[in-house]
Amino acid sequence: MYSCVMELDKMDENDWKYHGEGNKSLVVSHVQHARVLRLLKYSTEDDENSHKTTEQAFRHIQNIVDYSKNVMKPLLGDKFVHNGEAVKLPLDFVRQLSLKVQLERPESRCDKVMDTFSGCALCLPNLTQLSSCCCFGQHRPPLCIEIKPKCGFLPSSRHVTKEVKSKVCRFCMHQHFKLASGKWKRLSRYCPLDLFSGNKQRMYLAIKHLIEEPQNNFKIFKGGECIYSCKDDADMLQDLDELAKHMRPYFLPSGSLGNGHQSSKVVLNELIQVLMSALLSSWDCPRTVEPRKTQIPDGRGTCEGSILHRDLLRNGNHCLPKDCVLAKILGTQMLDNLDIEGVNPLFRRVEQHLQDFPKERSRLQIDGPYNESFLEKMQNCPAEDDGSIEYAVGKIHQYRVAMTAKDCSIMIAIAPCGEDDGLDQNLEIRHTKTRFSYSVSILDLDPKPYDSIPHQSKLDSKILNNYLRSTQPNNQEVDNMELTNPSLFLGRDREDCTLVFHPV
Ligand SMILES: O=P(O)(O)O[C@@H]1[C@@H](OP(=O)(O)O)[C@H](OP(=O)(O)O)[C@H](O)[C@H](OP(=O)(O)O)[C@H]1OP(=O)(O)O
Ligand SMILES: Nc1ncnc2c1ncn2[C@@H]1O[C@H](COP(=O)(O)OP(=O)(O)OP(=O)(O)O)[C@@H](O)[C@H]1O
Repeated sequence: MYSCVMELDKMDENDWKYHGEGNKSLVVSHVQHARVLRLLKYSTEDDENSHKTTEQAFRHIQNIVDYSKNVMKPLLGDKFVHNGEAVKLPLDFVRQLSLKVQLERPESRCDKVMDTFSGCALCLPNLTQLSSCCCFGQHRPPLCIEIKPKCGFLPSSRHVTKEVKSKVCRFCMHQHFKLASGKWKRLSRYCPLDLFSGNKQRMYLAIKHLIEEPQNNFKIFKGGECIYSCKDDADMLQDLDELAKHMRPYFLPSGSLGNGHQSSKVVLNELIQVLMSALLSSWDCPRTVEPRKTQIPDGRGTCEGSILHRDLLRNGNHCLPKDCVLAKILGTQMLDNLDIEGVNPLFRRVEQHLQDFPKERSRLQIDGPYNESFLEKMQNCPAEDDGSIEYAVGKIHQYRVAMTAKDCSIMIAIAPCGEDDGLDQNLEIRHTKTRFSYSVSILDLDPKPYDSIPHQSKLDSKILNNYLRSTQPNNQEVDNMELTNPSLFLGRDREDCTLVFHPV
């Protein structure tokens, strides 16, 4: 599908530019067409991957496509998921591309190198762009906001051994571990439970906290170029006035409030309101029908690590419109209902079984194929542990799918449009006087490897132990949070927010 658009035999590295990267892949975007190529990366010490043949690498990427298409799409919804296509590229092109992008790569990601041996890649639509039919008549480049929301609920599994895990969410605890290990220099005040709460005040503050300290959870693109993200130099605070300058023509086109700090607040407030509308919109429901709601069970939707005022947390109604992107992601994350502490013993059961019956690995689809039968195994897993291998494997499949949903990102592309643009009603946000067309997508839906479960278990203990140590009374780290993370555009600390909500 995409390959014909690209003419694979005429690939030229000058048609592509560096777009971004994560831990496992590097992405380049086409300078004219709304396409990206996602190339795999591997650690230079990782012998196994550097020696992958073209066929193995192609199979690996095809597995990602199959998993997105046959497993994640049915769970998250057709509208949000673009599975893309595995392609084989000329090796010369890939080598030239690798040299071209090297200078643009952030130092913190250079512990891995791009795969220049296999020539395989994943071709996807460029989700920072809106499809041309949605941009008709608008004169400004589209904006795209990327949010990596992480896990939005507290575990309630009876396997959880430490009480704190049912009070403080994994993201908030992990922040302390990341600070201690030097990954970040400041704690983020973002709490995923606030974003997923469906309560507009809590969601507003969650997004505000993402803007203040984006880490790897928040980016903004304008016309496909990343204009706002965490800098490699983590000492620097984000320049919110600079961000507001970019946003002003979209949200305050008349410029009535001038360019001061006050107007920056107004502009960023508008941006947050539009993002909330996109995150809460129910795509499958006709506008006239009151959408059904997704309710987070009591006690699983508020985190004691969140800095929000207790009253706000207590009174926040925990409801998400049923088919909105957040409800879809949260529902999939909640397939993990045993927690890693419940999954780890099942992993050992499966390992023992595979030692005794190695040929079972394929029947149980431990490493795929990710087809309908994989989805069925996951969905038809017995509700109670009957001691069977089917139960253990079904639970592990569910856990891995939930892990993917806990690590995915949401892309919200928006562009102002005129009254006469004749848009599909579902793709429109009316905010104050401006009308925006928008699209919402979910990316990074790769399968998480079966054999990463022991690692997950160790990491869970490390995060927990570090959190308990660092939050003991008189501990310096708690004080550091206050010093290193001033609130930048509302009040400080436990926030009492007075917001004006516009009807949307
Ligand atoms: O384990 P977590 O929660 O730290 O998530 C990892 C992410 O770290 P984060 O905490 O979001 O900064 C991590 O992101 P960064 O490299 O830190 O940007 C990856 O997304 C990693 O996934 P994978 O192993 O590359 O498939 C993620 O690992 P998985 O656990 O999802 O496999
Ligand atoms: N289809 C796309 N369109 C536009 N940008 C994209 C697309 N896919 C990825 N990107 C950009 O490239 C970045 C890296 O991609 P991705 O998150 O898939 O990498 P990863 O290595 O799998 O990440 P992780 O660290 O979470 O494992 C994303 O954060 C996003 O900004």
